[in-house]
Amino acid sequence: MADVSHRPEPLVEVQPDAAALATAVAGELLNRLADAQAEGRVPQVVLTGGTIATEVHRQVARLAAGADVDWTRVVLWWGDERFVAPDSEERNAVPAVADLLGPLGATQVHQVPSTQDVSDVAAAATGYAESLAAHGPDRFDVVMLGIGPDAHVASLFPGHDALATTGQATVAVTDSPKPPPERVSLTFDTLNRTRSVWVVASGEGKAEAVAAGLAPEGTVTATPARGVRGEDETIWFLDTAAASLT
Ligand SMILES: O=C1O[C@H](COP(=O)(O)O)[C@@H](O)[C@H](O)[C@H]1O
Repeated sequence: MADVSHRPEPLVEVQPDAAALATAVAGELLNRLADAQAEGRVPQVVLTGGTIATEVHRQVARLAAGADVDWTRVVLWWGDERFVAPDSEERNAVPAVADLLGPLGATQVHQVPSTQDVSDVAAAATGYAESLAAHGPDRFDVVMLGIGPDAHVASLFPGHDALATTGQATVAVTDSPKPPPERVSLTFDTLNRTRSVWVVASGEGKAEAVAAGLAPEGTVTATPARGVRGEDETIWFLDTAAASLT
């Protein structure tokens, strides 16, 4: 199980509402990408799915014109993906490509294999691990994560066997408690290979999960979000409603 307690404690930034939250996270991401490129690096970022992530992606696309980011020199990954058809609305990549990556002309986008590419979810997980081995970094610049009301991150759910997966980059999930049941997730080992972890949460429905994630005591088994921290920083970007129980 991931023990990241030795890494820097999470910082918390609270915005008044979901719109302000999405704009703040988008602006910060653009700054980080521009700074990394100015240092001569090709930043590698892990994107997430979910409601607030979709809004963040829209805001990145809106603000991108004013930012000095070359999107052909940004490498993008997903923290998790649902094993469904490539054009399914359930797929995390579908809105991200439509709202963000297509309009911006990102070319280095590594998607998890879909049901059209491989025969089963285990093969999708293996394929994504191979892509990471071939094109992934020693450590990511930013791993962005949504959080579920049960405090899951990526597709690592409370009490699930996948939490304990070590020694491999990805894990196939066949019985996700949240539909669809078949998913591919990065493991804690991979999610924690990063300078920065950003957990983004909006709304009252996330308040208990956020409080459990940030509480002084707790377990990764019950609260998977406790198992991810960046080497340099972990920031929980919240709106007032999500932060209401902290
Ligand atoms: O299933 C998933 O859920 C989380 C959170 O989604 P939300 O809609 O409640 O914000 C998401 O971060 C993850 O990538 C996704 O596969």
